Amino acid sequence: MAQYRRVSGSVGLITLQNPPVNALSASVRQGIVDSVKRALGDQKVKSVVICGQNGVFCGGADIREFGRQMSGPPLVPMIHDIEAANKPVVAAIEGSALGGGLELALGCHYRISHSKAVVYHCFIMTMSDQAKLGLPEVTLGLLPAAGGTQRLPRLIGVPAALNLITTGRHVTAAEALQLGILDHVTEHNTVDVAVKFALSVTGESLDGRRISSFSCAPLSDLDSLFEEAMLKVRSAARGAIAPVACVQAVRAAATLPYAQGMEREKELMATLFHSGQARALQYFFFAQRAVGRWSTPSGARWDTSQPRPVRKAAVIGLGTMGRGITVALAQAGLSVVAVETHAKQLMEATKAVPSMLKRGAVRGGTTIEPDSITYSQNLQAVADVDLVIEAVFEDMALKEKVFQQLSIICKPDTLLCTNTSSLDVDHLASQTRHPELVVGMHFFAPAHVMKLLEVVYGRRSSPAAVATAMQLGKKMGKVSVAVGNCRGFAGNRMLKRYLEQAFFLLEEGATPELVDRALEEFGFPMGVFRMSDLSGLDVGWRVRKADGLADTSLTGTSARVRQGCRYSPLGDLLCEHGRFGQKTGRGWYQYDKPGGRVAKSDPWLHNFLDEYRARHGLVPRCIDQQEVLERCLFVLINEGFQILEEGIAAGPEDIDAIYVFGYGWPRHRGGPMFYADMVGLERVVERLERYHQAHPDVPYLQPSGLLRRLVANGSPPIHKWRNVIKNRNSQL
Ligand SMILES: CC/C=C\CC(=O)SCCNC(=O)CCNC(=O)[C@H](O)C(C)(C)COP(=O)(O)OP(=O)(O)OC[C@H]1O[C@@H](n2cnc3c(N)ncnc32)[C@H](O)[C@@H]1OP(=O)(O)O
Repeated sequence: MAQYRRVSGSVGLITLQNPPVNALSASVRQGIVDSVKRALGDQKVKSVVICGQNGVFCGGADIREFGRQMSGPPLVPMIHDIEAANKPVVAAIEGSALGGGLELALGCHYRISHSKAVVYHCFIMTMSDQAKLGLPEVTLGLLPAAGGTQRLPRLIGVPAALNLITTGRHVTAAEALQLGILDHVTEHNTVDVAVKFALSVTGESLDGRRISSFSCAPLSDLDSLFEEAMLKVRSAARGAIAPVACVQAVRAAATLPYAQGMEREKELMATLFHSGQARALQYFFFAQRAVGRWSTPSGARWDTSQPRPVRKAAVIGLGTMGRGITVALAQAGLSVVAVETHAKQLMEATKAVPSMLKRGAVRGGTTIEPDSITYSQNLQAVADVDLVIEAVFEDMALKEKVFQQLSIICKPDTLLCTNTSSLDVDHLASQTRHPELVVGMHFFAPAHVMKLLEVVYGRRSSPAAVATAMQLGKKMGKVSVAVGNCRGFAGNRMLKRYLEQAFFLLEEGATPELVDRALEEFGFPMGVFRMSDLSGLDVGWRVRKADGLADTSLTGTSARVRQGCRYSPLGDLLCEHGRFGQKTGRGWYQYDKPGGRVAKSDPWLHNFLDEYRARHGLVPRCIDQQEVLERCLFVLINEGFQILEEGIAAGPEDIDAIYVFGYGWPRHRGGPMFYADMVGLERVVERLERYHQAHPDVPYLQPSGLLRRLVANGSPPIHKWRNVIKNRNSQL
């Protein structure tokens, strides 16, 4: 709803009231319509201010209303009536003005916002306490269809509007002022300043204040500007349709009168509004927030577990991961002790880390003080830290030793975290005096850039330990997802199945190019083979060797079988040929030099595959893209259901967040579990069963028990899966 009152004698003050972000729900829209009517009809009122309760102007349309039958007054005529008012209307923007919230402000005649000067946060200078403005609809699979695509280009010009609308990025009040979105910023109380301002413009002509009457600033080569914009969004969008529609809508603003532009905006929105992509992106908006409300099977929860304060942290091992983690901790404002026992590696890190910090500061528009990091070759340097993240080589014996030493050196209440990507967190905990203070913090490379953090709780991890790791992740700007301890945790465990299928497809007749094309057209930034070349084939090989799997001396049928299941030694054989991927200039593809980035098809690899198939009596067959997608994705999804069944992840949102933020799953497809829901669970079961019949030596193709139960329960929508997971006999 909206509250209306008269202040300072002649200003009608309308306050949006819908906590926490004053989203424009039906009752808020009705409240605005009624309040505007009242203000315009009251002769004592000479001007109007619109603001939001609790320091937030408006977070936009109420996203929860999108999937439902819309009721209440629509936004477009509501904003039109505000713009057409004959009394000045001022938007007082505190907190956020996003989506429909900014569109509402663009309908007002003036916009004033809050911006506080520079703040020093530990050693990083930030502009804080500023309002954030933006049109993020594209991130929800939509476009700003309450006049945003038509008013913003008229106000700030086509190039700047295209940038904001196609990326959905939020800008600070300072940038918004520079762009011309705001008329004024203040360090004082925004509403008070807006009321004073409203009094000062009482009676002034509003002719030059209605944005819909503006023309877009003329540009010399409009066609090439839009062609370029279209090329850019198409290459970045990886199949997402909303960015393309956004460009088309802004083009309408640049080429058509306002009323026709609004018609075009409406038409384009109609194509997006009920699309699967919009559903996926809106689901994902809430999924990201759901992962913050974590819980563990032992009953620890986000709202009852108290995190410990962490001011000083240590990183052990300054290889690629350790350096990235050091940077991420320093960027979060922590004091960091970075330990590396190898002198050469330490020396390299003391040069690399400051330059990574510097690059990050340039990107983020902040300044840095690298003195917050101290380097040491001696583990004793961690004696007084609150938390340690071990990032040494992925070798259990080495990690055991490090944990034993840490347990002796550190304060008794220091949290000990491991950055292992798959090893047993419980086993590491058992090496310490306080196993309840041990958790996994699984970062993804590059650790200072990638958004995902898997927080792995062990059998004995205390609620406070999990809460502390989750909160630290958040402080580092990560999406922290709590998962249970098992081989590979959630992400890598699912990935293993996906990789296996990709190898099997090569054995059966596919090429890396075919598999990668199918996955890239689906929306992954890189197919599985291009990705393996980038991350290095030797990483998995080392793990397989440690597990006793990578034995290429085996011949006959046993060469392709391990522990009674089908196994492909292709990756192992490539490594034996010294083909580790980009780093060696050869992998599944060839590169112009070691470290080269451009993957080229490699005739050697195709010959190698032919010979391999001939040696094993495999007759290559024609494999299409659909089979590639079904085999690779459905087996990964099936493992996801198994993970849910075992309680390793608490809900499908956790798995989806892991895959979107850590593994490049296209966000406009919502994540693997949402994708399964979209495809239809029955179909997933049917295809898995069919592939399992064809490949009975691949047990993971058998639909998981939970997947079958969901189908038996009538394939409920994804938001009801937790009920079935909780209750094994659920009929919902
Ligand atoms: C005709 C179509 C016209 C217009 C289309 C639109 O306007 S689409 C909506 C565009 N707006 C957005 O995309 C903004 C979405 N919200 C945010 O980015 C952030 O929530 C915000 C406003 C920056 C605040 O961030 P903060 O970190 O402070 O809070 P949090 O994100 O955790 O949100 C708090 C709870 O509010 C819920 N919520 C936020 N925005 C909306 C919204 N627009 N509609 C409905 N609900 C919203 C959010 O889910 C959180 O709920 P919770 O139950 O606590 O998880």
